[in-house]
Order: sequence, then C-alpha cells, then structure tokens
Amino acid sequence: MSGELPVGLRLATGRSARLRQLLAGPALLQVPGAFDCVSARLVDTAGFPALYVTGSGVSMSALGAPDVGMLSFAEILDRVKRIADCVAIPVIADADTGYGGPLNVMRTVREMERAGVSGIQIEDQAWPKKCGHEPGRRLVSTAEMVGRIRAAADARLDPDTVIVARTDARASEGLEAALDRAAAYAEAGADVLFVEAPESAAEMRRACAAAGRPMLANMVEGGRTPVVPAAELAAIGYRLAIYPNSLTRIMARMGQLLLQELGATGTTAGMADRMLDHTGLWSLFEHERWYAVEARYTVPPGNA
Ligand SMILES: C[C@](O)(C(=O)O)[C@H](CC(=O)O)C(=O)O
Repeated sequence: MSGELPVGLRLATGRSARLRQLLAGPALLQVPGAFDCVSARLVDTAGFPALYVTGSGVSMSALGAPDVGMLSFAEILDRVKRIADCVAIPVIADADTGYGGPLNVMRTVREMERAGVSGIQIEDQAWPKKCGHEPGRRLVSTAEMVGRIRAAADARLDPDTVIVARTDARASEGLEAALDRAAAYAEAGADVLFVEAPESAAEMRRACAAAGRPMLANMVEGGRTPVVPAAELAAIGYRLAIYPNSLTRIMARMGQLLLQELGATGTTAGMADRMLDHTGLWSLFEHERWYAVEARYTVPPGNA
C-alpha cells in the first residue's frame, strides 16, 4: 500500500544507508539545494540522488534575511523536516555551526535525524555565522571544532548518518591551514570534508589531494570558487558536489522576468511556455495520489 501513497504520507526509510552506498560508489554525486518543498519536489522528481537543504536559501525564504546568522535551530529544523517528508531521496542538511556548544550539536544531530535527515553539515565558524563566499567570517579554534565533530559523531542515533565537516579557514588562515583543520576534523570522525571557497582549480586539486575523506565541492554561481562541470570535479577528486542556491537563483530570476512581462503586457501569457500550468504544478505534488487516498476513506456522495 505504501507505494500508492503520495510521498508526503510515506515513511521513507533506509535513506542514510543509501547515502553511504552512493558515497562509496564510483559516480560523483550531484546534490542540488532546496530551500522549501517546491524546490525539494523539483530536485526529487528530476532524478537527482540526494538533496541539500541550504541554510542560506532557508534564511532568505523563511526570514527574508541573507545568510548572516539570523536563522535559528528551530527554524531550520522545521524546514528540514518538511523537506525530508516530501521527498524520497536522502537529505543532507546544513546545520551551520551546530547552534552552540557540544550539547547543542548533539541535540541538533538527533533532532535532524528524527526529522529524516541522512547527512548533517557542521562548520567551524563562530556565531554569527556568514555565507562562506562573503567576508567577515570568524572561526572557532580547531580544538573547539574537533569537539563539535566528536559530539556529532557520538550523538548519532543511526551509525549510517553522514557527518560533513566544513572549514571556512581558507579566507582568513589560507589553504594549507584549512587543510590542516580538515585533517583534524577527519580524525575526529567526519565522514565527508567540505573545504569552503577554494579560489582556483589548482586549490581545488590541492585540497582533494590532501584529503583523507570524501570531498564535497560547493558550486556557488558568482562566488569565490570556479563553477566547474561535474566530470571535471570528479577528475579533480571530489566525491560530491552541492549546488545550494542554483534553484534559488533561477527561481528568483524567472520571477523577475515574469513580473516584468506582467507589468509590461498586462498578462502572463507570454511566459506560459516557461511555467508549469495548473496541472503541471499539481502533478509535482502527486495530486492524483492524494485524491486516491482521500477517496479510500471518504463516503461517496449520496451515501452520507
Ligand atoms: C552552503 C551554504 O552554507 C548554504 O547555506 O547553502 C552557502 C551557499 C550560498 O551562500 O550560496 C555557503 O556558505 O557557501
């Protein structure tokens, strides 16, 4: 029966083991970002193997604020839970700094696991954290971040949950110091390493050559790191690539174009071929399955 349920009513199990399997496989994992259930359904239905919940995109869409450390744990958790509930693929969630000391990190990990998350990313910034492609980031010590990662790894309810350790040290301490930090985080139990914002292909190659764990590339269009095609990322040595705000950016741009068209012509008709129509949008959310489930428990008209 569960196969007939819409994904929003299904209990998706085994996703963390699946993520582990994917990470152990030969192909580079392309993991687009989502910030809400519309973007999440787009990623899931497009056939990507996993999805990344972007803290930055959630901050923008939930608070109307850029990624400047305003988003609280409760707010990201709520969004992560809704997203994990509406897709069948593994979800990797941006957990920023872990939201406090080691005890907060432990709570973050457990709550995110209960929310259906398979991968949890924690970074070595001090609060208020900032986007990794912006200036003004402050770091905690390597020892403090090692404590975060050990706490995260130990707190896991499911041993398959993947801990992603991110270092933001490239900008303030240089690439080699960032790689030393990454090595310490691997030693502390991180499953995947995320060296934020290398500034050239040569730096990306150096980072991957030094890493003793699967490496994550962060493709931020207009950010500090070159945006490189997947085949090249794989050749450099990356195991997965996130595209945290590619959908945010294209949805924002298409929205601007639609609104310009509406203002200028008085109708949205000129954009019809670039939007999902009513049925197209409802299909994205499996409307026929929702109706079928409802019908199963509803007295037919006339029998009431
Ligand atoms: C990965 C990231 O932390 C995010 O919130 O998605 C951001 C991405 C972005 O700002 O587009 C980052 O700091 O790189």
